Amino acid sequence: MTTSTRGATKAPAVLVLEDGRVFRGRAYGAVGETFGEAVFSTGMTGYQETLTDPSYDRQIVVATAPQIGNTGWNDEDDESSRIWVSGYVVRDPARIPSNWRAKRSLDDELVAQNIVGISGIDTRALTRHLRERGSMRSGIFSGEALATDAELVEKVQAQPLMKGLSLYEEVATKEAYVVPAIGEKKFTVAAVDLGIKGMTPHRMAERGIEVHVLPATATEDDLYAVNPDGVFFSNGPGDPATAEGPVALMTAVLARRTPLFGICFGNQILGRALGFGTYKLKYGHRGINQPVQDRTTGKVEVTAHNHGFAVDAPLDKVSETPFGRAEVSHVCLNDQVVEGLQLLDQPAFSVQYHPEAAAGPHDAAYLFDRFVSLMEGQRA
Ligand SMILES: NC(=O)CC[C@H](N)C(=O)O
Repeated sequence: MTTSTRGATKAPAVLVLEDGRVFRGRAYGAVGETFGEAVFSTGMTGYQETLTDPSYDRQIVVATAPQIGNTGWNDEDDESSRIWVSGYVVRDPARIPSNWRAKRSLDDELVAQNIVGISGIDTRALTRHLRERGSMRSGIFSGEALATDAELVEKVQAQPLMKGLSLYEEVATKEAYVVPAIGEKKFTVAAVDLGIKGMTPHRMAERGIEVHVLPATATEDDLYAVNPDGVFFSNGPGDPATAEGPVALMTAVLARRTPLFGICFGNQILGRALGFGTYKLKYGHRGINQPVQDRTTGKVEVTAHNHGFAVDAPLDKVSETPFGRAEVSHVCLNDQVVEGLQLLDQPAFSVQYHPEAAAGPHDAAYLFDRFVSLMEGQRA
């Protein structure tokens, strides 16, 4: 395994925010320029899963954990075929990674995938700034991309806002593929890929589900051609308010009363299919330590999150929707944001967070069992 260049020897770099705030550090990963929405993630572990999560497309991720890269990069933990974050911001990168699974350093992997990053900045001050002012457009510049602060701020301000961006088609698979059930096959699920993480079909496969992952542009006929016991809508990047195609497809699935499960973007799509709105959170939820209450059992679980938008549904009452009664099943205890929806008159539910927990605590794994129960119920 090669060790990375020591951070201190790398080129000067700057992180520039759209409101004019500038942080100076050193290049980390590739040298050059990149743009994205600056967001912070509070996960102490799991940077490999974070960086390869397609839901982070067009975002510059700030790690609040001060030391990043200690366990290097391995060949097993990727959540997709590549790194999707547009940039990475760390305080103190590992100089010599050490882990029995590591094949190379994080720095080397960022270089290999041409991901521009920055290290050596005060990530605590940056996170407090984003918490107070909200997530915002940003850019990282090093090498020949460096210019005056005013010029760089202007470049950042010329970038598109995350609100209104449609990104799921950019990250989703173009070809359908099958993830076989592990052990005896019990169910078939059609999974609509809006930016799916690899661990999600794996969690289903562990429960005897054969998962047919279909492109985001799949039609109702494509879904039902696999003769599914259930339909799944995945996580994904961008603004759910733009996702007309997936909302129409989910509406068709609801009309057929097929057991349905959605995660994250999939939860927002269910919200919209039921007639609720979605809105942008000030700075979102990203990390693996978010407390969520399952209101159907009263239990609190510690969960993995990555969302910047949320569903606007009433917490205190059952809503009448075109598909019968619906209620908010899960809520975040930090800020009372809607974290799950369930229908009361047909087998459909979703959560805003990540029961596949890659990386993250496993408290929410029961949700995959709930999906299995819905499919069993439909067969009985
Ligand atoms: N992980 C996800 O699916 C994220 C959903 C959506 N892009 C959001 O930011 O809220």
